[in-house]
Amino acid sequence: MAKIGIIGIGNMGFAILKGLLKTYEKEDIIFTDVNKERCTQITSEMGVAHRESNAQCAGQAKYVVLAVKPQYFDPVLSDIRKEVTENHVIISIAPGITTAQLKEKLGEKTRVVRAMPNTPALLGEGMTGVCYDEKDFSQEEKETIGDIFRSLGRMRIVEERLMNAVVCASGSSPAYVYMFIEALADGAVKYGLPRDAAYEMAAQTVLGSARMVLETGEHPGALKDKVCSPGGTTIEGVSALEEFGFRNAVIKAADACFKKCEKL
Ligand SMILES: NC(=O)C1=CN([C@@H]2O[C@H](COP(=O)(O)OP(=O)(O)OC[C@H]3O[C@@H](n4cnc5c(N)ncnc54)[C@H](OP(=O)(O)O)[C@@H]3O)[C@@H](O)[C@H]2O)C=CC1
Ligand SMILES: O=C(O)[C@@H]1CCC=N1
Repeated sequence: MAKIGIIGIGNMGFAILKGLLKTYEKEDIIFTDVNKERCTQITSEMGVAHRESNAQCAGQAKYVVLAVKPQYFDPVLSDIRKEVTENHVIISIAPGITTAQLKEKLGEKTRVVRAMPNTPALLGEGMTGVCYDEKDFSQEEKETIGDIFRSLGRMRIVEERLMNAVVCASGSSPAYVYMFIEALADGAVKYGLPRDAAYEMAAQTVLGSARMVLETGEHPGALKDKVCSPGGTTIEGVSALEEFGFRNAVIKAADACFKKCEKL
């Protein structure tokens, strides 16, 4: 019996697999996917065994991560329903699908964890928001749930009502950060910097700035002020960003993302 089974080994399922391998042994993990060619390829490259069906994967692991798109949840839940026992911990990473909906489909006694990770989990640099009903789990299980998500990067327990906000903050937002890096690089390429140097400089700047926020504990506004020399270059750029509604554009992205979570 493996410890963790992953159903769906696409973008997020694969990132979780890679992240888990930073902490867990290959033998602790199994996975499955409709695409059997992909399963065989991943097994031969990573040495992690796969199973031929969703039912087998769920039947042979205690912690089962559901990593398929929300529209494929119904068939996957009916595939695994017969295998799921009261000992299982079912982990859903789908936006918008509630614990109550999952329990309704899998049986009221099913123990469910909802999580919203992000793709930097691939490097162990992910951020995951997690919610579950404390009273359903033993201390050991709560520790394992923590270990699973900390092996992907940082994790925070949140109330279920905040899970859609987590999608806005960290689940979807790597896409916006990549767009920002691309735009920063384009701006520098416009003034002659070679493309590879521009990506390196933009990406390292985002990485370093993020670490400044996390590790100094200073307010992002205070850190911004330290870059803006009076009468200098940066405040000119800040002023242009404000003119074009930069911060409001990011907040509007959260509005759109939140609205979509509610519709799923
Ligand atoms: N991508 C991200 O950044 C994040 C995604 N999520 C959530 O993770 C989940 C997966 O997303 P993502 O990895 O991007 O999606 P992908 O489409 O990349 O991966 C899903 C995988 O599941 C496979 N699949 C489809 N149907 C079944 C089935 N019935 N049984 C087994 N496997 C199946 C797909 O195969 P095929 O391609 O052939 O259909 C695919 O390989 C979604 O709920 C998403 O919202 C959460 C946080 C971040
Ligand atoms: O775009 C999506 O629906 C998924 C959920 C969070 C990130 N990707």
